[in-house]
Amino acid sequence: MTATLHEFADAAALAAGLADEVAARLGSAIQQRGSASIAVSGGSTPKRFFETLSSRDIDWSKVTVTLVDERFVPPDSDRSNHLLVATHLLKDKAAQAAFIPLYYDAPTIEDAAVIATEKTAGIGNPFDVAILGMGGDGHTASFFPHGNNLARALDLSGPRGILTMQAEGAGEERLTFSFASLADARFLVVHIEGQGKKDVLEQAKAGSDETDMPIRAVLNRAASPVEIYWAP
Ligand SMILES: O=C(O)[C@H](O)[C@@H](O)[C@H](O)[C@H](O)COP(=O)(O)O
Repeated sequence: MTATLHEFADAAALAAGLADEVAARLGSAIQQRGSASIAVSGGSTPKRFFETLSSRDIDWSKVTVTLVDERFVPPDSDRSNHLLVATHLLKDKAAQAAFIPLYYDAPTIEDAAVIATEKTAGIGNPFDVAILGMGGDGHTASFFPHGNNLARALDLSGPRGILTMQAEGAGEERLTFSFASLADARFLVVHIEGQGKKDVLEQAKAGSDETDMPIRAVLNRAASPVEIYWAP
């Protein structure tokens, strides 16, 4: 698929540029279909974008927010993506949005994945917006290099929904939407900052082994055009 690079002068311009486009996409989804859905990533990069987006003037009461992936930790953990989104996005005007978590206090992470799949089944068919991050190891969502469930997670013929993932680079166990759930988002974004991440992306483009660099699945096989939002 095609990947388009949108380059910004600095982190503030990147956050504003991406927030403008995402707000426009959500607004037009509401206009056309009466509601909008967005799946966002955790990590350090999205904070400024979340803060900027939270004050954008759209009908947030018609927007459902969920996570591309989550750590198997409760929402009061400082490792929780739910906490990150609650703190930086679900406030100001965006406090009106609905939020569907991926973490559930279930006996096993597999049980939590089943619950998360049920809870999110009504949205994201396809998502109006999916914002992916990328790690320095070429992971995206919780598609980690050599992850125990990577082949299933990247199988585009597999079902929509949430899978579990364990990997050396992941820290705690993870819950992640499958690639099939994200690859056809109407607006599919890879949101990255810094020359180091741009170099990782170039490295990913130069090869084809998805087990080593799962971001390659997004670059090469996503059904939707991939929009790369980047600033140095
Ligand atoms: O951390 C998470 O929740 C996501 O699983 C992960 O895919 C993230 O988007 C990248 O690791 C980038 O993280 P940084 O923005 O911190 O570099």
